[in-house]
Amino acid sequence: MFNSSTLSNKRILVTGGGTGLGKEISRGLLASGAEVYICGRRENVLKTTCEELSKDTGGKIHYRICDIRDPESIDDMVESIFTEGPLTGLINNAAANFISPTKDLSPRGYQAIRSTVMDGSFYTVLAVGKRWINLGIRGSIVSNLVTWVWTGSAYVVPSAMSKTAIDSMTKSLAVEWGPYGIRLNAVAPGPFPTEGAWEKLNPTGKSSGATDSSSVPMRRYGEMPELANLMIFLQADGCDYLTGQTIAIDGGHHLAAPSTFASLSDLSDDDWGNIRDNIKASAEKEKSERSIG
Ligand SMILES: CCCCCCC/C=C/C(=O)SCCNC(=O)CCNC(=O)[C@H](O)C(C)(C)COP(=O)(O)OP(=O)(O)OC[C@H]1O[C@@H](n2cnc3c(N)ncnc32)[C@H](O)[C@@H]1OP(=O)(O)O
Ligand SMILES: NC(=O)C1=CN([C@@H]2O[C@H](COP(=O)(O)OP(=O)(O)OC[C@H]3O[C@@H](n4cnc5c(N)ncnc54)[C@H](OP(=O)(O)O)[C@@H]3O)[C@@H](O)[C@H]2O)C=CC1
Repeated sequence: MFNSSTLSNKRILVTGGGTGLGKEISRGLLASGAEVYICGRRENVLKTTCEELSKDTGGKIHYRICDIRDPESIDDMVESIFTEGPLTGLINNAAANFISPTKDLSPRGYQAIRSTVMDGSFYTVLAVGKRWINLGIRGSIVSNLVTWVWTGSAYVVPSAMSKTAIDSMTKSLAVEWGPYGIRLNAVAPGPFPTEGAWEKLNPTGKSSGATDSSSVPMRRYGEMPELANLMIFLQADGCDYLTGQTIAIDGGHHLAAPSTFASLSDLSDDDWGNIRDNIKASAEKEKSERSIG
């Protein structure tokens, strides 16, 4: 769809670019000629991804260790990137999530999701946006949301709430920062299986509710290049008049329902106990690899 110079002269930060969708979006940006920065909390994961993507695409990719729940960590990261040259784009992709009955969430459980998805995305937008405004530079911000911004979803309430807040930020700042030439858009993917998301949202491997492809009208999961193509388009100069939009890329899933976790209402407390143990094991494995946070 795009050629190797569609994004030449673009320098784009992809938060959470070491794994999953962020990694595949970065692959697409690199193949289209952009220079890419990725960030996350696990240095080994980031380093391995940089090596793999640089070998596969021949593009320029760098990493930064950063906990996006910490505004200082973000500001240090963005300052160090701008010292090497200003960014032209930001993809807000890092997130945290797990399925749980809302009645069982502790304040810390809620905060773990909100502080990453809502606060982390906002702090990153602010750190990049204020530098663009000060330098008089145009830029494109794209946030990776989910179709729950329109439908909500049972059993992932902190995620649905936080993504919806970023949807609102997208519309609001598109207006406030439009005069500076800064565009804000978002994408709302349906199910694109990744290890990180499926261990937290499909921990029994039974693919019910939102992770079930049989209820998608296109009868399949999304494929990574499809999402990467949309991100490349939104970062390209050719769509300079497109701002304040959240674009679904879900094979029609949310229009057909159920693209939510409503069907999990039949699970017993024992089922939820097993689910929580599986999610905890996944989170502990990732935590033991962290260099920060
Ligand atoms: C229609 C489309 C279908 C698919 C849609 C997909 C949409 C969105 C998907 C995603 O966003 S997937 C992203 C998945 N990746 C990640 O989550 C990576 C980052 N994850 C993490 O950092 C951890 O998993 C974390 C638990 C979210 C946070 O870790 P942190 O180290 O900060 O916290 P902990 O100290 O481990 O725990 C904090 C707090 O949270 C409680 N908790 C943890 N797991 C559960 C659980 N399964 N159920 C209930 N509560 C949980 C934990 O007990 C702690 O609270 P306290 O006990 O201390 O009160
Ligand atoms: N997979 C899917 O079907 C869908 C995914 N999405 C969205 O796509 C995005 C990527 O999800 P996916 O690739 O599936 O999941 P992953 O778990 O693979 O990606 C999450 C990334 O975020 C990073 N991250 C998490 N917390 C922090 C933090 N505090 N500071 C810095 N980085 C952090 C993680 O790195 P580390 O742990 O090293 O910090 C990881 O690289 C998310 O926004 C998700 O909501 C939306 C709809 C569907």
